[in-house]
Amino acid sequence: MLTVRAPATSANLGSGFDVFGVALERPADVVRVSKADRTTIEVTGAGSQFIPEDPDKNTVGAVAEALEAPAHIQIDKGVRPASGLGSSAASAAAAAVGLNELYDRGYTREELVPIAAKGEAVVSGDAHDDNVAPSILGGFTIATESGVRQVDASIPLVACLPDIVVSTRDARRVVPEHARVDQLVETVGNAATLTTGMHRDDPGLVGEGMHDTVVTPARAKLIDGYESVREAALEAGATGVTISGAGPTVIAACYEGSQRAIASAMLDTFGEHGVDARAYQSRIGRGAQIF
Ligand SMILES: Nc1ncnc2c1ncn2[C@@H]1O[C@H](COP(=O)(O)OP(=O)(O)OP(=O)(O)O)[C@@H](O)[C@H]1O
Ligand SMILES: N[C@@H](CCO)C(=O)O
Repeated sequence: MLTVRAPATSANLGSGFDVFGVALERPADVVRVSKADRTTIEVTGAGSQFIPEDPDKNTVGAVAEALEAPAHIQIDKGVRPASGLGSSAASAAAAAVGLNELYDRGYTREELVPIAAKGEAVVSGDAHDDNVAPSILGGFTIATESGVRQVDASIPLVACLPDIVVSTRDARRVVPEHARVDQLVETVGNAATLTTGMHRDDPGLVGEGMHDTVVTPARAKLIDGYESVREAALEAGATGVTISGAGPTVIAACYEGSQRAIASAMLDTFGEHGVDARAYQSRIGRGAQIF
């Protein structure tokens, strides 16, 4: 048997829709894999009652099939599903890393990214790499058609998860089909600023580059209190605030030492809107680890 811990991730970061992602230090899924004649799945932990154990419907089933690695797979969910924190991707990433090792398949971490993304296709209809890439590789990742680039970074973050469910499928339906050229120019500038910030480990540049006027405003309507929570986090010292992945988690970048005040401001503001929430004081962290 082999145990793998794969972290939650935050995709998009505002200006990098379907491209950018970061690994968070916490929360994480813990997945145990042991060889078997056919794949069986057991799920416990956060939101497990909403997660299918049928290998055709769980992200880890598709990964086991792609690696031709049948196994008994126990998933202990630390990342709640439909959170915007890459819940389904964390399980897929852990399974890809664990089964590759268990069956000695010899794939590199980079090669495991598209394999884990096959699991994502099971739940969202599309094989997105932007959550599985950081969960496998750690750090900040840029996932494009030509592959994945990774940058080690250690920016402090606060991820505030409200007690609201937003499915990725629903959140993709509200994404605008068109953007104006001035919005394209602004997005390119912001994405470049954010990428420079990651290379320099500069929370100011990262926060500035998280600004987005195309996808985020459309999705904000699905999250009660989003605008007030964003303003409260900025007043408490956040350098940038946006929706994590497809939401409803709201993610803030900041300088070291201000996570606590930002977490408290975000929780209080969701509370004022009658929404329970929990906050993870985190930072950009490492990818899946085998124990
Ligand atoms: N191993 C798994 N872990 C979590 N959810 C899974 C898993 N396998 C299948 N699912 C299903 O995936 C769906 C949740 O995926 P969804 O993409 O909406 O949210 P998410 O994984 O939190 O990611 P995102 O960051 O994209 O919002 C649920 O319907 C859930 O039942
Ligand atoms: N980039 C994806 C992440 C969720 O899978 C989205 O925002 O829809």
